[in-house]
Amino acid sequence: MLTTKLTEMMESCLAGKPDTGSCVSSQSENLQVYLRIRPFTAAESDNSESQDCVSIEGPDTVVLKAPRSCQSNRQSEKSLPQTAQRFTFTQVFGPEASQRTVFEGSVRGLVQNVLEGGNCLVFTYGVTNAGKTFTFLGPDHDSGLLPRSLSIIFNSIEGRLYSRADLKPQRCRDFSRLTPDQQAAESSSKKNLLRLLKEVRQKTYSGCTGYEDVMGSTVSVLCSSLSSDSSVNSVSESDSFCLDVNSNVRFSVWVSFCEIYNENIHDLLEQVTSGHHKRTVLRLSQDVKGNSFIKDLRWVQVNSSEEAYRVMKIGKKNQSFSSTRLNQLSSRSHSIFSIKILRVDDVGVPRVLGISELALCDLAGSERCSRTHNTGERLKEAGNINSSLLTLGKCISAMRLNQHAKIQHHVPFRESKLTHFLQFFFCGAGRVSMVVNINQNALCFDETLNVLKFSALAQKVVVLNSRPVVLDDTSQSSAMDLSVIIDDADRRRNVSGRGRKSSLVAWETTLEDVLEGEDEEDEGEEEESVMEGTVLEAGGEEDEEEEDEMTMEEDEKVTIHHVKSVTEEVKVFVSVCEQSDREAALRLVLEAQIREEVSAEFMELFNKMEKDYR
Ligand SMILES: Nc1ncnc2c1ncn2[C@@H]1O[C@H](COP(=O)(O)OP(=O)(O)OP(=O)(O)O)[C@@H](O)[C@H]1O
Repeated sequence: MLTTKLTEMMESCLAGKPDTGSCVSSQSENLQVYLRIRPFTAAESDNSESQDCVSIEGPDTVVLKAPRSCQSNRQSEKSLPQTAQRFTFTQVFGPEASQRTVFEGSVRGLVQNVLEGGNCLVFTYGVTNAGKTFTFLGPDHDSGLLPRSLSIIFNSIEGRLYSRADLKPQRCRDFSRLTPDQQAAESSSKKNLLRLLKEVRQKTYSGCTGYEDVMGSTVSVLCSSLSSDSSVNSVSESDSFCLDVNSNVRFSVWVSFCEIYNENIHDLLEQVTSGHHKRTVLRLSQDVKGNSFIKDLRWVQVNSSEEAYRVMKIGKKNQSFSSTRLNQLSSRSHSIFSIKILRVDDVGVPRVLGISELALCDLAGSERCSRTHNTGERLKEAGNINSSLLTLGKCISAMRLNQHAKIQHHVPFRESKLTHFLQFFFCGAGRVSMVVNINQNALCFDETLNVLKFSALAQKVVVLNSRPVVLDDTSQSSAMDLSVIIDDADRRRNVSGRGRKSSLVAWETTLEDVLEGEDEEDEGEEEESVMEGTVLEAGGEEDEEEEDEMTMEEDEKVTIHHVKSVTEEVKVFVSVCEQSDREAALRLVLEAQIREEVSAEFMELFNKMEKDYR
């Protein structure tokens, strides 16, 4: 049984093929793509040049018509006779659709999936000023997807909240048990964080000096949003899911909030002391199972939707916004709000049965510099935004190609922080949905056409929909017991002079921030929790015990074969890439070596554990 579990763990680790985006499996489903059309603003309605170029043809279809000015240009070019193009989506929400309708049609199902143990990613996509942040967050009086998700989560777990802070999520699908001292520290740091919102509101009342954009002009809209009672959002509905769980099961909810700004990841909940402007740059890491996570990102336990909403507001205050020609309050970064739910069996010593995650990303909008007239810092931001969105497009396109190609093409997930982060979800972490926002104004025709073309392609991408990790609560061999064995083995190897570095794949060694030598890994602390996490997931496969008929030898053959086939694939892949992308090929070879090293380590553990268990 143990052997099978470890084989599965190892195979799963190795199955994360290097950057080929091979995500198709029998448990796969198409990426869900929703379209939301933003209504004209009052100013746009007053503008005589505003003309509608999008019409809805059904619940899932829109037609984009080229405006007259564009048509004449195109006809003279004789290159694009098509003046109307049809696009199909999972669902289309017209300009009159309410926030509630959009939520119910798109994200509600995902929230249910997360409460049942699955992992989901939702991200917004569109050009600047198309309504992404409105959809994602919404104003206080008309909440968007994020506040609604929080509300329904807490409604659903009412009376089942695990409010003790002794179990904290760690890394990707891992957790740690906090000592009383750590719990006290956790609680006081949360108090300090929540106090920040009050301070900002006070500053806001006394002249709105709490937040200034990079250019120095006060962002008044944000101030006015913060000046309202930010602890309350407009979701007053009692919408909830009926959860089919054992009466002992409790839910512990943790949130984090970060942004990718100019290709750097920053924690939006980091408290930067006044006068000290440099924010910490965080890095993406990956554990032995191939799960990526943002190292040192702060996770805060929240006990109500109001509390979570306040944390979200604090993060929003720290996010990079600026006023541009097209949007008075334009997001200059991609923001990621994550909700982790620990399912805890609260009898005796509480046990974590499973960890699920809902990641909500509000992407910055692509923009044409000819329309925004951005210069200086804004132009640099736009360059980074456009380039990461372009990489997203390249990834989607390559993934789509790989679904039919015999030779897998390189998917450049690691060309940008955004796609690097999304890679985990695209390649098997769970369900993925994209909410595309467009502006129906004909002035945006070209940009809208690009967005729709991209969305049509994205919709054809198949993502692996992995099974939720359900840790069987009748498990006989506790995760902690196994963890101790593995940690011991690991420690012994360390003592014998062999480092543990190879168990943690530091993906960002291939990225530029590491080359700049910014922060060093704390490997000793990290390794232990990687191992805990690994075992925790293995514990969930108890029900497959009866199928375990393989001997250790057979298991080893399988894994060795797997290692070889991965290496073979990399070789083929390298030869394909050599002409076009030598740098990427070298990265892959390095990655394959790391994978082999990891598998050798696991093999050693196999042998050791088998002996221990005899
Ligand atoms: N469905 C809607 N109903 C009413 N107003 C909307 C809607 N969608 C967007 N708006 C308004 O349109 C403007 C632009 O929206 P928003 O800031 O959400 O765009 P964005 O796509 O996030 O832009 P950026 O990428 O520059 O951050 C805002 O004033 C917002 O209030």
